[in-house]
Amino acid sequence: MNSFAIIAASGIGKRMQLKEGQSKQLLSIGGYPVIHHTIRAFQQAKSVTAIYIATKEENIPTLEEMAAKSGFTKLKAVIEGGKERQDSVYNCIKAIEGQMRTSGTAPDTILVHDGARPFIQPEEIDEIARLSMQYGACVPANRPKDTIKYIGTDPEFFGATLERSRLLQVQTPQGFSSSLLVQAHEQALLEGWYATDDAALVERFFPEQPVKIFETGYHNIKITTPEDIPVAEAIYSQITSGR
Ligand SMILES: Nc1ccn([C@@H]2O[C@H](COP(=O)(O)OP(=O)(O)OP(=O)(O)O)[C@@H](O)[C@H]2O)c(=O)n1
Ligand SMILES: C[C@](O)(CO)[C@H](O)COP(=O)(O)O
Repeated sequence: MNSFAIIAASGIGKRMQLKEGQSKQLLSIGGYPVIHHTIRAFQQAKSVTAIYIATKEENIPTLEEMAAKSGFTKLKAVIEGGKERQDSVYNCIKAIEGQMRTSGTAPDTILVHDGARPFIQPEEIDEIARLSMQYGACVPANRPKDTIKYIGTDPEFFGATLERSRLLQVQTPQGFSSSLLVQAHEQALLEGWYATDDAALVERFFPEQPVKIFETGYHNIKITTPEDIPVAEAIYSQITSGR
């Protein structure tokens, strides 16, 4: 299998309440930067042949040095990200298209991942790549533990309660056949339409396309708020104790 990975790592980490000059991707978990864990998982995934990362301009040299030092040989380019996550992913898509034109070949699938999800495992990446090749699209998810309600028309009060047994919390990496992902992003750009994940673009512009569910455990967290750091340390200890 030949999958390319896009890692979106160009956010500002607003909800992490960072100090001036700090970057969420470079915070340390288990002695390594968050993004180091993330890249390592894709480096080790057998299905992945190339990795493209979008990050802030000032972090490009740091990530290039990290890749050289750590033997992340699959890293093909570190690109400047965009205003929104979707823009950062699109910048990587453009780089992949350039590579496709030069080489005359296309990857079977493209996997889009958040740099801030460091605990995805190489075998999970391979399984998502396999399922996205089989079905055209595959998204990892897990079951919410809390009951989820809409906010009401008066935003100070609740609206309806959603049926929890039909809900899933979606994560990344989200895998798509290359042409599907490229077309969905091109269409979104044309319409100026933004969503919080890539699968939502596919759902909107290719509603007939099934998106396969890949149920994961609860380790694939997105490091988002300060409370996630001690949780991430605990998950890291648990994962490494089993190695
Ligand atoms: N313009 C952006 C915004 C986000 N991301 C990336 O998308 C992933 C998911 O975003 P999130 O966890 O929300 O990160 P931030 O956008 O940095 O966080 P916040 O919303 O709190 O600012 C992260 O790996 C983030 O770096 C990106 O590449 N480009
Ligand atoms: C893509 C994502 O991680 C799926 O859960 C999520 O939507 C990213 O949202 P964010 O607001 O950019 O963190």
